[in-house]
Amino acid sequence: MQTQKTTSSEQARSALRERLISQRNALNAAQQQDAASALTRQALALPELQQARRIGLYHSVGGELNTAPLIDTLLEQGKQLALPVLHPFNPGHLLMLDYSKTTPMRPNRFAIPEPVLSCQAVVPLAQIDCLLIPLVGFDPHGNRLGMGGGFYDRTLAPWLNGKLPGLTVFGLAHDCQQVEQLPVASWDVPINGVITPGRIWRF
Ligand SMILES: Nc1nc2c(c(=O)[nH]1)N(C=O)[C@@H](CNc1ccc(C(=O)N[C@@H](CCC(=O)O)C(=O)O)cc1)CN2
Ligand SMILES: Nc1ncnc2c1ncn2[C@@H]1O[C@H](COP(=O)(O)OP(=O)(O)OP(=O)(O)O)[C@@H](O)[C@H]1O
Repeated sequence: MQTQKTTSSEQARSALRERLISQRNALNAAQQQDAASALTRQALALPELQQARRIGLYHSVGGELNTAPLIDTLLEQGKQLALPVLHPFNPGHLLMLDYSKTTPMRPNRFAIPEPVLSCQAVVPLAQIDCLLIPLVGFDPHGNRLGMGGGFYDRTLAPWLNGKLPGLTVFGLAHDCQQVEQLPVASWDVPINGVITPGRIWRF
């Protein structure tokens, strides 16, 4: 339902979100598999990822690029990984938790698998060298459109304010998720780059 506060920019963002989600949902299984292999190759060639000791990633769902092959390969390389959970006390924020092949997982309220909460497993963002985040759309200026929950925008607000100087943030996306220009909101966090199956974008 639209409220009086809904602006034309928000309407444009939600229309675009809908179109881009349908576009990636239309990819067939073979296209998805090729995309995931190509994305893994591109990501492993990224110097920021090669040099990272600890990497933040996410469990993909639906038409999102499948992150499982990349997660498996990085674990085989001995990288320390962390995955997000919906923050238990800080609504709208994400908390990063240590992840290994034996970490128990459970679906969150969006049906996205996340590590079962454990205080010892919490990894502060300041300990993450490279964070790879999901997106629904991106443009060549480094703007990102997400699922609309504002989770990454809120979680990365300290990074935007210069409080996490050691962190590099890349989005992961299908090539078809690139648009000419996204409508930008004041809280949007511009990212360092986007890795697609076809190429690496740097902004
Ligand atoms: N794989 C993955 N994990 C992620 C994200 C993501 O985009 N991808 N998120 C990125 O921030 C956060 C979750 N954000 C989300 C925001 C909105 C909806 C959503 O609206 N989903 C359903 C409605 C479900 C409901 O409201 O119960 C929908 O699409 O209609 C889902 C996830 C954290 N984890
Ligand atoms: N730093 C922030 N502080 C408070 N509210 C925020 C912040 N960032 C985003 N929001 C709120 O979150 C809502 C969703 O934002 P937006 O549409 O940009 O999400 P998104 O980037 O698509 O989603 P996500 O980051 O979860 O993938 C907005 O209505 C906005 O008011």
